[in-house]
Amino acid sequence: MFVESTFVFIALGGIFAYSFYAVLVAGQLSLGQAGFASLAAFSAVALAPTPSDIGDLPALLVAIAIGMLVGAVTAVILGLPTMRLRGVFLAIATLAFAEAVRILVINMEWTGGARGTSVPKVLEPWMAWVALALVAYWFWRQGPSRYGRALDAIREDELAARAMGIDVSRHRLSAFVAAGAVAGLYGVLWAYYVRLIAPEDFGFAKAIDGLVTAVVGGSTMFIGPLLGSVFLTMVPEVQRAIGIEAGWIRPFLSSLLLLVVILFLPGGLASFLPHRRQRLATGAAGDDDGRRGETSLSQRVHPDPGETVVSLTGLGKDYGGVFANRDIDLQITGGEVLGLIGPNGAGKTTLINMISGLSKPTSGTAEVLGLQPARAAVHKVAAAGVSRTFQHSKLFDRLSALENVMVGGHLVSKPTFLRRLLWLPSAHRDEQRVARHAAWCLERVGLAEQAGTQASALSYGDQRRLEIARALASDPSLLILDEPAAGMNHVEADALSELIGSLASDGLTILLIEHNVGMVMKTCSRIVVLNFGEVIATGTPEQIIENPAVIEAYLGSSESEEAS
Ligand SMILES: Nc1ncnc2c1ncn2[C@@H]1O[C@H](COP(=O)(O)OP(=O)(O)OP(=O)(O)O)[C@@H](O)[C@H]1O
Repeated sequence: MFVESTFVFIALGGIFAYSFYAVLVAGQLSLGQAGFASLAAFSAVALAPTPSDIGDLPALLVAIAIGMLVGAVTAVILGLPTMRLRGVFLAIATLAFAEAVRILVINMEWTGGARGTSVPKVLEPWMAWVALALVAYWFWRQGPSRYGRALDAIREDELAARAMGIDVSRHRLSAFVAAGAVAGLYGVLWAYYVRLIAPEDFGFAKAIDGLVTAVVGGSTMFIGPLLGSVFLTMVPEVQRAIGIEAGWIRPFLSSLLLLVVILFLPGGLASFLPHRRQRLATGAAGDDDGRRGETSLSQRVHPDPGETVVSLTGLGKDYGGVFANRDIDLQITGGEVLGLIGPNGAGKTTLINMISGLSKPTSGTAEVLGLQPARAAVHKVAAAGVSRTFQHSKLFDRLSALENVMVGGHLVSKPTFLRRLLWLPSAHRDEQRVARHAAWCLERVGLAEQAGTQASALSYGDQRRLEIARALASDPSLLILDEPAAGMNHVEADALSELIGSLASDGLTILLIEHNVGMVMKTCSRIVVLNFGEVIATGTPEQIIENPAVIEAYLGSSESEEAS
C-alpha cells in the first residue's frame, strides 16, 4: 500500500509539474494551475457517468476528457486578457484566478461546498503512470520541434522572437492552454484516486508545490518535472524510513531547494543530465551548395533591382517633446546597400525600429515591402521579408548557435510538432532541412565551427556574426544591420564588408547603420546622414565625404582633428 500510493503520487506530482513546465518553457510564470485542476476535477466528477454504470476505465476516460476540456477552455478564457501580462503580473493575476475558483467551489452546492465530494477510487497506479508517460512524451516531442524552439526563443528574448516572425501572443496562449489541459488531467486523476476531493486540495499550497516540483526538477528540460516529482515525493518516504516523522521537513526542504535552485542551479536537477542539442544528421551545410540551401526552404520572391522596398514620407517620432526623428523622406530600392550614419542620438535606431515595426511613428507614413509597419504586428513585418539585427545583441543566450539560426528560419520552415508526435519521417526530414539551412547560414558568416556552442559563450564579434546569420535564415528581402561591426577588429570588419557585398549581389536589399565610417564608405552604394533626427545629406560615399554639413555634424575635418 505504501509503495502503491508513493508510485501514484510521484506520477500525479509529475503531471501537475508538467502543467507548470508547459508555460515555464515559454518564460511565463503562472500560478493558476490549481484553479484549472479544481474546476476540472469537480466538473468531471459532476458530469461523467459513474464507474458502476459504464465500468472503471471508461468512466475515468470520459472524466479525463471532460477535465482536460474544462482546463483548456478555462485557460483560453483566462489567457485572452492576461497573456499580455509579464512576469510577476501574470503570476499575480493567475493566482487571483485560482483563489477565485477556490472560493467559488467552496460556496457552490454541486461541489459539496467545503466538505467536498466523494469520488469512487478507480485510478490504478499503472493508469497514473501511463498518463504521466503520455504527458512526458508530449513535451519530449515538443522540445526540438519548430513550435518548441519558438517557445524557447520567447523565453530567452521575446522581442527578438517577434523580430524573427514568431507570433508571440499565439504561442504564449497555446502554451497556457496546454498548461490548462494538463492541470485538468491532474485534477481528474487526483479526484479518482483520493476518494474525497475538497476545495482546499487545490489551494495556494498546491500551486506552490507544483511550481517547486517543476523548477527543482528543471524548467527547460522535459525530464525536469519527473525528476522533481520523484525527488520531492520521496522525501517523506526517506524520512519515514530513517525514523524522522516531522511533517514540516518536506515543505521546508522544498522551499529551501527552490531558493538554492534559483540561486545556484537555474536548470534544476535536470542540469546534471547531458543536454541534448539540436544536431545535424550528416553532411551539414555541405548538402546544399551556395544559395540553394536557402531557396529550397523559402518561396519568397524578392523585389527586382530598382523596385521600391522602403518608402518613408514625412516620418516622425516624438518622445514627449524629444524629436527622435522629424520629417524623414526616404526611398530604398531593391538590391541597394544603404548606409545610415550620424552622431550618437541622431535617431538612427528609432528610424529602423519604425521600419521594422518595433516602434510606431507619431507622424508621416512608412511603407515597407507593401505593408505599413505602423499598422502591422512585428511578426507580420518580419513575414513580409524584413529581418534585422540589434544594436545590443539580442541572441537566445541558452540556445546553441545552430538553434539560434534555426529560430531565425521560423518563417521559412514548416511546423513539425504534430508530425513529431506521430513520429512521421517527414518531420525529421523537415527538421534536418532547417538545420542544414541554419548550418549554411552559419557557414556564410564564418561560424560553421561554432554551431554547437551556446550563444552566450561566443566572443562578442562572433555574437554579432551570429545575429547576422540568424537574420539571414528567414531569407529576407530587406536586411537591417544595426552597428554590426561594433567590437570587431579591422580584419573582421573587412570580412563583414565583403559578406554584405556578396549578400547584395544575391539581390538582398541592405540598410546598414554603422559608426565605422571607413566600412560604410567601402560597403554602401548610397548613404543617408541623420543629425538631430533629420536627414542632413543623401548621396554616394564620395559626395557624403565632401559634404560640409556632414563634416561639421559628424565626420569632422582633418584640421579640427589636428586641433583637438
Ligand atoms: N524610448 C525612448 N524614450 C525617450 N526618448 C528616446 C527613446 N528612444 C530614443 N530616444 C531619444 O531619441 C533620440 C534618438 O535616439 P536613437 O537611439 O534613435 O539614436 P541613435 O542615432 O540610434 O543613437 P546611437 O548611435 O547612440 O545608437 C535620442 O535623443 C534618444 O534619447
